[in-house]
Amino acid sequence: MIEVERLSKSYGSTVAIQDLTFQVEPGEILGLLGPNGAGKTTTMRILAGYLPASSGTARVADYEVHADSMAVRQRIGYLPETPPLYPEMTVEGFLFFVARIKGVAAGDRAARIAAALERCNLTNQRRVMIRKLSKGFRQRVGLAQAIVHDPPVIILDEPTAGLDPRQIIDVRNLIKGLAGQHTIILSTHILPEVSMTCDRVTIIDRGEIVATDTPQNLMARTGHGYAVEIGGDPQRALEVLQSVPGVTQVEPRPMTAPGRHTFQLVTEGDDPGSAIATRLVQAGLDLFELGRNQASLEDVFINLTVQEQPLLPPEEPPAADVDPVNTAAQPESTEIPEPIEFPEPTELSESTDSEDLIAEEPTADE
Ligand SMILES: Nc1ncnc2c1ncn2[C@@H]1O[C@H](COP(=O)(O)OP(=O)(O)OP(=O)(O)O)[C@@H](O)[C@H]1O
Repeated sequence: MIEVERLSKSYGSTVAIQDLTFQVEPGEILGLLGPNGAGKTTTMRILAGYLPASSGTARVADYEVHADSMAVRQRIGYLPETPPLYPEMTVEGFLFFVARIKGVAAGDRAARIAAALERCNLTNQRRVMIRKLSKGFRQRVGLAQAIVHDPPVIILDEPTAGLDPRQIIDVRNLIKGLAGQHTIILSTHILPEVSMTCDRVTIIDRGEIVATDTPQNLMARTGHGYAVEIGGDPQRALEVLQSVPGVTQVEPRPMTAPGRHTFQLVTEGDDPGSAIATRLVQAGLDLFELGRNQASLEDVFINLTVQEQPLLPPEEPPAADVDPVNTAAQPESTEIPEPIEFPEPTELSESTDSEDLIAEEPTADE
């Protein structure tokens, strides 16, 4: 459903992504995981058709994102990190507006909006003005606008950023509920996010892919082992453990209780857990505990990504035309203008009190 091949993008002399190649299968949720500045947003904006790549290709639903950008935009729902919302509209009014500009047929709009409201648990808030909603609810409105035209592909940039733990759970559940009927790619730098939400993870660091796999396989790949507690002769236990194929290291640990000896084992290849238990028992040793120590996704991430840059500024200042932090001063000459979908998106503000300014009420117009 999404095919990315040797995709690269540079901003002036800053290489944001380099030679990215990955695929997302229909109905799958792929997590793009990476530290700040890894190139996640750049990748997503290219996929969403809002930014041209410097080289390489990206196809969404069989359309090339740059050459067929209108066809691609009709087939994707894009939630940028800051959703473009109109605070003075009601939730429902805003969704009618979005449905209309996304080309949902007039006769289908009411049903599509009702479905999006339902899906995002917003039905009770449909007549509330967006500016009165909490951040979590606004994020749901952002998701609702991304799915209102029922796109096969959904692209979500840091969908849980800035939410409180309760809201994070709600949004995660919502995303999981969308999988299957939609193909989803989401970016995050939050590790639990990918293990809880995604089928597969692509880890990007400094613009390059360092690993792609299921969260489980990634954890298994980064080395694993066992902790074992044994009663009996510790020297004999050590010899038996060292003889098990796949056990590469055995480290005695302090005794946990009189007569009980613990060992930490490092293993490789096929899981030797069952062989460890069998050999110990066959040797007449008492096996009190055998537990797997698996690397956490955090270990994987730290192993795979390059360590943070030193906090001191570089001796050479960056070239005048490229600011390494995203600022308006940065060169954007090759960037496609922001979509016409949301003319003059307004930052959400809590201060306005013009409650009567409901920009659009849902109508069965056109
Ligand atoms: N418009 C721009 N002009 C110049 N450099 C940019 C621009 N946008 C991004 N960059 C640079 O490209 C690199 C990748 O940035 P990008 O925003 O894609 O990363 P990210 O993984 O989304 O980071 P974050 O998690 O902080 O949002 C960074 O070095 C960033 O400073």
